[in-house]
Order: sequence, then C-alpha cells, then structure tokens
Amino acid sequence: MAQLGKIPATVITGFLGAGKTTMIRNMLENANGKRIALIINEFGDLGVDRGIINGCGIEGCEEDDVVELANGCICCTVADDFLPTIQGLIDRDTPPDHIVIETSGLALPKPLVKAFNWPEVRSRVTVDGVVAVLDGAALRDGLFAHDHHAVQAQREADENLDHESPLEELFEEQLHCADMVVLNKTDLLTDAERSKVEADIRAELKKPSVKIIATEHSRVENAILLGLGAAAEDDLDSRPSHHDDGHEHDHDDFDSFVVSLDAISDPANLEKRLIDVVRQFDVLRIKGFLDVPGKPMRHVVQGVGERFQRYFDRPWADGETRRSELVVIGLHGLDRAVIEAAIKAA
Ligand SMILES: Nc1nc2c(ncn2[C@@H]2O[C@H](COP(=O)(O)OP(=O)(O)OP(=O)(O)O)[C@@H](O)[C@H]2O)c(=O)[nH]1
Repeated sequence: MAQLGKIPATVITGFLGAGKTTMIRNMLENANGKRIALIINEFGDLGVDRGIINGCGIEGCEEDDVVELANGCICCTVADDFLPTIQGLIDRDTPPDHIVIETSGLALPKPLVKAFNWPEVRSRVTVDGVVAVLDGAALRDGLFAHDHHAVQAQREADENLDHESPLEELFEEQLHCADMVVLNKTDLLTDAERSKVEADIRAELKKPSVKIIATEHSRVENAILLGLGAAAEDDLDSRPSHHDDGHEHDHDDFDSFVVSLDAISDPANLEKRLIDVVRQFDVLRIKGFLDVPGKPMRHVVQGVGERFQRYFDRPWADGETRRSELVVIGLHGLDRAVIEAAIKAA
C-alpha cells in the first residue's frame, strides 16, 4: 500500500562484505536526480564505507547527504543515534526524496525497522523495503550453515541442538527481515552452485513472497530497489527474530580493531600477509586505505574472508594526512597483538 506523503526509506542489510556499499554506489550513480540521503552504519572504527562512497566522486552525492553512525551497530544505537539522525533529515528545508540506510554487516535489521514506529517518525517516513544482500560465495562455502538441509535435519532430530552459531543466527535475522534478497557475487559461482545456493535461501525464507534477485556487483535497478512499497514498519510479525522474546542481543560474538601502518611500498606483499592472517585467525573482514609512497592516489584494501581486492580510488587531498590504516573484524577472541605483529611483519 503506498504510504502517501511519507518519505520512503530503504534498509540495506547483509553480512560483512556481502556488497552493501557496492549497491549504494550503484544506486547513487543511477539516482537520475532523485535526492537520496544515506545513513551509513559500520562495524569497526575506521569509516571505510563512507570513505569509499565519498571517494567515488559520484555527482549529486554531497557530503552532507551522507550521515555516518559510527557508535556501534545501529540496532543498539537506535534511540541515541538513529532516530535523531532521521529526524534531522526529515526536518530539513528540502527533505530527501528517499532515505537509504546501510546497516553494519553485524547489525540486526528488525530493531531498526521497529524504530520507524516511533511517533516522531511514523507519520513522516515509511520503510519502503528491507533489502538483504547475500554473499553467494560465502554461502557456497558454508560460512553460515554448511549444508542447510543437513543442519535442518540435525535440529529436527535433536532439539537440544538448537544453539546456533553467531554467524548462523545473524544470517537468519537478516534474511527473515527481508522484503527482497539480492544474491550477489554470482560471478564467483558456477551455474550449479548458484542454483543450490538459491534453493538453500528459498528453503530458509519464511515468506514465499520474498523475491530473490541474483546479480554481480550488487547491480539492481533503482526502480526495483527503491519502490517495494512494503511498509515494513506495519508488517513486523511476518519477520521472525531470535530476539522477539525480548532477550537482549549483544555484539560480544565479534571483535574489531584498527591497525595503523607506515607507508606501504609493496601492497602485494602486504596482501599476502593479510591472507595468511585470515587463514590463521577467525578474521572475517579486513578493509582500509594505504599510503603508497610515490603514488598521488589513495590505495583501497578490501578483504572479505581470504578474497582481497586492491585499487587506487582517489587522489590524496591537499593538506590531507596520508596514512595507512586497516580495520580488522572477526569472531570474539581475536588476539590483537599477534595479528597486528603478523600484519606489520617486514
Ligand atoms: N567478485 C565480486 N566481488 C564483489 C561483488 N560485489 C562486491 N564485491 C566486492 O566485495 C568487497 C566488499 O564489498 P562492499 O560493497 O564493501 O561490501 P559491504 O557489504 O558494504 O561490506 P561491509 O560494509 O564491510 O559489511 C569489495 O571488494 C567489493 O568490490 C561481486 O558481485 N563479485
């Protein structure tokens, strides 16, 4: 049902490195004059996503149209950070045409959707849709549940087995809250793998109406992404959550820290060390920026599991301090000192 007169908001959820920021960049590149305000929430204290979006030089993507919520996962900072931010956007002289919220890769989307029922917001904004971006390669590799059907069978056979890994629980939370699922990174899958992953997703989904779109680099038409008309804030019951029974969730299952480095003359050699760190420790994601001596451009490092990408994205600005910083995100218990030493090893 169209929510007449309300500003539509789209929540983009999905695990670490699934392709949420990539989706937002595509969305901005194809905004065609639509004034999109972004709220970016990121796990880890480096603000890489915002840096990547601001660095993309997309016309129409003004600095003050991008708001970063960096005090932890948005699901936990709704009252303190998120609501004042939304109110600030809708109270502008010229409010945005659409609000897009990129949740952190470790955030639960349902508490955020619930927040749109707050009186100050409900009459003016509607959740047009929750879009879950899934990393097809991670699903194929069993990061969330090895064999979905086998796990399901085990659970049915032994009800005590219902403790889920933090990754499984998070994956289900993000999936069950979605109005649309974008199966991303299909370039990394064979046709057979893609069919199996899609079948696993469909088996996990609670709502048969949820559309699954398979894609590469999160490319989905804005007309599809920004026009679901779901009014998700009025449809919470169809989005089951492990936390509906009121028990708190916390983010103690995950750790992150920032590693500051000197200028890096051999990024390829550093990448090898980063891959070794991912292999040796429970590291899920490493991303950040490097200062490469003699190069006028900033060097971006993007690691999702063992898969790394590096590229120069924009010139270092006049007066900007050139620095090398990486955020490391992983399962609880990361040994920061050992990991930092391994990354810095000459
Ligand atoms: N091969 C491949 N890589 C992709 C695809 N989509 C995104 N990537 C890469 O995956 C990495 C992570 O993408 P992001 O868009 O930053 O992922 P994200 O979900 O915003 O990550 P977090 O905010 O850290 O959770 C980047 O290096 C992307 O270029 C895809 O379809 N195929």
